[in-house]
Formats: sequence, structure tokens, C-alpha cells
Amino acid sequence: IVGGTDSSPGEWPWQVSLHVKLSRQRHLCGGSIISNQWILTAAHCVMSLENPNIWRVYAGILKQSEINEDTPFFKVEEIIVHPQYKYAQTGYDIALMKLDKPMNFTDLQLPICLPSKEDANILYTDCWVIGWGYRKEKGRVEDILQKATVPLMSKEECQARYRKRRIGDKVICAGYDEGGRDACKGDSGGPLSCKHEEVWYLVGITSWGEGCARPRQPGVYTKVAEYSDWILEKTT
Ligand SMILES: COC(=O)Nc1ccc(-c2nc(CNC(=O)CCc3cc(Cl)ccc3N3C=NNN3)[nH]c2Cl)cc1
Repeated sequence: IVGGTDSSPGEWPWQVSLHVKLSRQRHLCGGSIISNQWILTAAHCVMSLENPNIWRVYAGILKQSEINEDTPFFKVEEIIVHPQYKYAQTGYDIALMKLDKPMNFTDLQLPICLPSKEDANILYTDCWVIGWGYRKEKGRVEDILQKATVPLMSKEECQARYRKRRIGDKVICAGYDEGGRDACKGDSGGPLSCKHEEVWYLVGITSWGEGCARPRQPGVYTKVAEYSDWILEKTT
């Protein structure tokens, strides 16, 4: 996250850190708890890493330094990538991870609400992007979970910023024309969380952008409301 600040314990209880353990282990992506057995993340996080056994899901943590060989994690039983996914920039950047057993909810690990299709055109005004990603383009994964508030922007305005791309209806853009606050490397898969009438909704999944926090280059997020049918079909 560029231009963010430290989160507090329990502030974002749906945020998880997705680690991959090959020869070494490292944070790869963010994800969101959407039920006691399902995590929502980005398809590009799991591409060419679709073996569930290499993944470790850390919930209820604020700092990466809380993670060591004794820290409990959830194993992944199944990974479901959207069938139309090709690259982040062409959309359908969404994937589900089924945990090998249901998690107990605590103050530090709780699900976030999914927006319904009808919620697709709510004008959210209190949205936050969260993650352990870089603070600048040439950076490194951060220890303390960062948060930054970002304003949503219209599809038309976003398309005008990305002339070489096709910005479709199934993505949502957020950012400042002057730049300065945005997601960055290591934040993808994590939530764009918006508070509406005292309830938090998973409005977006951090997907791509041209650099981090550059002027007139907003962040592009998978629009979760457009996938509510797919999510329900796969998780019930
Ligand atoms: C010790 O462990 C480690 O070092 N782990 C570790 C884990 C992951 C990565 C990593 N992850 C990605 C995937 N993309 C993103 O995360 C954000 C994309 C994105 C989304 C929005 Cl909305 C806006 C801007 C951007 N944007 C553009 N440019 N940069 N960011 N790339 C790399 Cl590199 C690097 C290191």
C-alpha cells in the first residue's frame, strides 16, 4: 500500500495473508474471509500455483513478523479459478480457496459481507484498500498491515485513464487523480472494503494498475457484486 498507515489489531478481521511454501515460504497475496471455510482472492495469485498443498492461510494476524514455524495456519483443500480468467488486465481476476476445515470465528478472524448484484450500483463513499504490499514500486513486503482510503471512480473516468485497455463492467476503479495512495506489489488478492450503513462489504479484489499510486493511473479491482452468482454457485 502506498500512502497508507498502520492498521490496528482486529480492524480488518477478514484480511488474510496467503503464503506459498516451496523451498522457502513467503507472503504472496492477500485474501478475504467470506465464510468459515472459504477465502476469496485474485486468480493471478494462484495461476501456476494451483497445487493446494503449497498454500498456507494466515488469519487473525496484524504483522508478518507474527508468522514463524509455530504460528497456526489453515491448509487449503481446493482452489477454484474463474474459468474465463486469462490475465488480470482482461478481467475475471477472481479465485476461491476452500480451507481443509472450517475456522472458528474470533474477534480477530471474521467474514466480510458480499455485496449482492442489486448492490452493484451503490455509491460507496468510505472505501479502504488494505495489505502487506510494497509502499513504493521498488519496495518490499511490509510487516504491519497497511490501510489507505481511496475514492471509487466511474467506469468512464477509468477508461479515459487506461486508453489502451478495455475497462469493462466487471471491474471497479479507485484512486486519486494526483496519485499518492494506492495498492502496490503484494497487495493483490486482498479486499477493497467499503462501509455502507454501518456494514462492511467486499466491493473489490485488488487486481492491477499501471505502477503504484501514479497520477491518473487508478487501481483496478475485480467488482465482487458482479460475481455473486458464481461465488454462491461454487461455495454452496
Ligand atoms: C518476501 O515476500 C515477498 O517479497 N513477496 C511478494 C509477494 C508478491 C509480490 C508481487 N505481487 C504482485 C501482484 N500485483 C500486486 O500485488 C498489485 C497490483 C496492483 C494493483 C492495484 Cl489495484 C494497483 C496497482 C498495482 N500495481 C501495479 N504495479 N505494482 N502494483 N506483483 C508482485 Cl512483484 C512481490 C513480493
